[in-house]
Amino acid sequence: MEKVVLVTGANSGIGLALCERLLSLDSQVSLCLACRNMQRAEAARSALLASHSDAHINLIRLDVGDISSVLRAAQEVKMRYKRLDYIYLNAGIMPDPQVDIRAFFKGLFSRNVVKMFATAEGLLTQQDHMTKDGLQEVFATNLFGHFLMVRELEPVLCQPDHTAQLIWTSSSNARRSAFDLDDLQHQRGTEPYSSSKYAVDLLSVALNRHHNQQGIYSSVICPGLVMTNLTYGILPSFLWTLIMPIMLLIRIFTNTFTLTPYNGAEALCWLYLQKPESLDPLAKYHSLTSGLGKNYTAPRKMDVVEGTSEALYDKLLKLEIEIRKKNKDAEQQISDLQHHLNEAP
Ligand SMILES: NC(=O)C1=CN([C@@H]2O[C@H](COP(=O)(O)OP(=O)(O)OC[C@H]3O[C@@H](n4cnc5c(N)ncnc54)[C@H](OP(=O)(O)O)[C@@H]3O)[C@@H](O)[C@H]2O)C=CC1
Ligand SMILES: CC(C)CCC[C@@H](C)[C@H]1CC[C@H]2C3=C(CC[C@]12C)[C@@]1(C)CCC(=O)[C@@H](C)[C@@H]1CC3
Repeated sequence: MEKVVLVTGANSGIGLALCERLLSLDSQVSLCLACRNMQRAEAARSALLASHSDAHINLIRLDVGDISSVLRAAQEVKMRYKRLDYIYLNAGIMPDPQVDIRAFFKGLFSRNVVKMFATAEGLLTQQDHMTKDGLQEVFATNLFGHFLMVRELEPVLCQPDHTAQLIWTSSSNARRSAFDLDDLQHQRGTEPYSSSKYAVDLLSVALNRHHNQQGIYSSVICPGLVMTNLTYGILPSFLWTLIMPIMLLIRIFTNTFTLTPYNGAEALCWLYLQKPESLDPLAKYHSLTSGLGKNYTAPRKMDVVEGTSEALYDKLLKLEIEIRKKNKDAEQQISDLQHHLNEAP
């Protein structure tokens, strides 16, 4: 039977590599690329069709950081598809990243050097912004917009005698200490990326608790360190080229330097082939590449507390009500204004 797969952030990096790999893996797959920029989405579709000319590929406009765009996109998906089998919640941002060079050199000569390269713990800060919906952009993009999309798409995910998988691209940079339930959106801190990815891990646990009975299963993966637009935003290209020999050397000691989007998509593809009931809801599935270049997937227990995941879920539901109301009021105001302008002589 044809599997319908929606991928957010499908026009580049890990998302695009995933689409390419899914088409090679399953000739029956029907892809829906959900992207904010339709020109880039068209380019991605053309690239995919160049290698898989018979592929079923639809495009949908989705800016996951914009509430009205999420609601519109979800409506369109529900009109186009009766059923969704997989949603890859992959789109993500790390705006204006700064590397703490002192911490890097300190870490380089410490016992934690391998961990530092795998998780970037204590190395990275970002500059966040507020969206037009009044949300912090990293939270809105990496977490909340995706959460709202899932909530909206529940009717096409829950089908009788059928399971659906939600697969989140999280990160090993997700850290409990960067996350605060009283500051969900990380307005007060300098590590919104780490906080948002930790929230993704917590949310996935809660989604399983609340939706497994309806046949919806959620998992998280970490793609490892992959060279994509996101990582090229951290250091200038020439510096990456300069440190690449060192990175290839480090690859001997850590299997988390997957480096290519193809390798980074390993765990995403592996999950596609698994029975969701057999997966561990408390594990993060890591794409790993050995020193000899062999790709594989391995689960690692997440540092999550079930009570915190439940509390986050409750807070997200409350925020959803608030945001939907705000959005409705704003739409009403626009329609009133339009009406008023049409009435004016
Ligand atoms: N690269 C790495 O080392 C790691 C990446 N990750 C995660 O992997 C995921 C994919 O990132 P990666 O492939 O590396 O980076 P890319 O920047 O190549 O891909 C990110 C994708 O997300 C899309 N996107 C960003 N913001 C939005 C938005 N508001 N609405 C819709 N789409 C959006 C981008 O679209 P556009 O082209 O329009 O910007 C792009 O297609 C992210 O969630 C990232 O956090 C996790 C761990 C490591
Ligand atoms: C000479 C230098 C200043 C070298 C700096 C190296 C760092 C830029 C990298 C070391 C570990 C890397 C890393 C990431 C980004 C780049 C580093 C900090 C990530 C945070 C990228 C996104 C993720 O989600 C993580 C899994 C990555 C972890 C390792």
